[in-house]
Amino acid sequence: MSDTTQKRIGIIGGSGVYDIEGLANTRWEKVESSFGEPSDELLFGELNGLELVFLPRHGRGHRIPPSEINFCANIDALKRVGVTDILSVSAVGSLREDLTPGTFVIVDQFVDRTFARTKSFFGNGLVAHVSVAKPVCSRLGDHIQAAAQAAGIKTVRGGTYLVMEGPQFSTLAESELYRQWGCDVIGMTNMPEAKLAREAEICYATVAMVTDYDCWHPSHDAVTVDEIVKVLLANADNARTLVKQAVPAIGADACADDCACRRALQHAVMTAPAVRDPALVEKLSAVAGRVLASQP
Ligand SMILES: CSC[C@H]1O[C@H](OP(=O)(O)O)[C@H](O)[C@@H]1O
Ligand SMILES: Nc1ncnc2[nH]cnc12
Repeated sequence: MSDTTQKRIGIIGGSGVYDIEGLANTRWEKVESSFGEPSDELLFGELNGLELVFLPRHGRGHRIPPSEINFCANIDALKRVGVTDILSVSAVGSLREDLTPGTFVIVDQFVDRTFARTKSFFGNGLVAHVSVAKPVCSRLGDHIQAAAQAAGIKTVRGGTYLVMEGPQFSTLAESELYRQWGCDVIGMTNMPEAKLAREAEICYATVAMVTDYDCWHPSHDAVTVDEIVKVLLANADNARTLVKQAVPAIGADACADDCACRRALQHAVMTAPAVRDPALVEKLSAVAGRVLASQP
C-alpha cells in the first residue's frame, strides 16, 4: 500500500449543478486543452485544505447539449491541472419501480448507445485499447457509499446506466427495451466521459440522481424538464452534502496509488514507436504522457 501521488479531486457537475458552494480561495480559470474548448472555465477552490477542481458539464447556465459536449477537452483539461480522481454528478431517469425520484445510484456499469461523439483520445497514428470491463472506480464508489451512509442519504450501490444520444428523451418502445435489457437508469452524458477518464488514467465514479421515471412508467406519460428541475432542486442539497462528505475521505485514501485505473494505459498502446504520429503524440502529452515518455 502506498500513497505517493499528490491527489487532486475533480467534480463534474451535471444538470442543475453549475457551481459548488462552500469552497475557500475560489477562482474560475480558463484551461487550454489540445482537444479544443472545455465546457467552461474550471473552478478551483479548497475544501478542508484539499484542492478541488469543478467543471460544469453543460457550461454555466446549461448552454451545451449532450451531443455537443467536448468530452475529450473536458477530461484533458482536468488531467492537465493534475486531477487524479473525478466525481461525476448526473441527473438520470429511472427504469425501475423501486428507484424512486430522489434516490442516488452509485452506478457501476454502462450500456453505451451514443453514436455521435468522439469516444477516444487515440486514433490514426497512435492506437490504444484500454479495458472498460469495470468502467468505474470501485474505490471511489466505496467512499461515496460511506459518505451517503454517514449523511443518511438514500443511496443504492450498483446499477447499469443506459447512455442515449438525446437530446430528445426516449420513445416508449426504447424505454421498455432498455428495461428488458436489465438497465436501471437512463441519461445522456456519462459516455464517453467514463471511457475517456479511463484512457486518461483518472479514477472516475458517478453519482446518479434519479429525477423521473422515464416514459415507461404508468404514472409518467412523458418526461418533462419542468418535473426534472423540480426534483433536482429538491435534492441539490443532498448532492452537495454527498460530495462534501466524500471528498476528505478520497483525499486521505492511502490506497489510491494501487488503483488499476491509474495504470490503464500500461499495456494499451499498440502502435510501434517508429510509426507514431508525432503530432498526435504531442496532443496526448497530458493524457498519455506517463506511458509515451517511457516508450520513446
Ligand atoms: C435536464 S434533463 C436531461 C439532461 O440531464 C442529464 O445530464 P447530466 O448527466 O449532465 O446531469 C441527462 O444526461 C441530460 O443531459
Ligand atoms: N428520463 C431521462 N432520460 C434521459 N436523460 C435523463 N436525465 C434525467 N432524466 C432523464
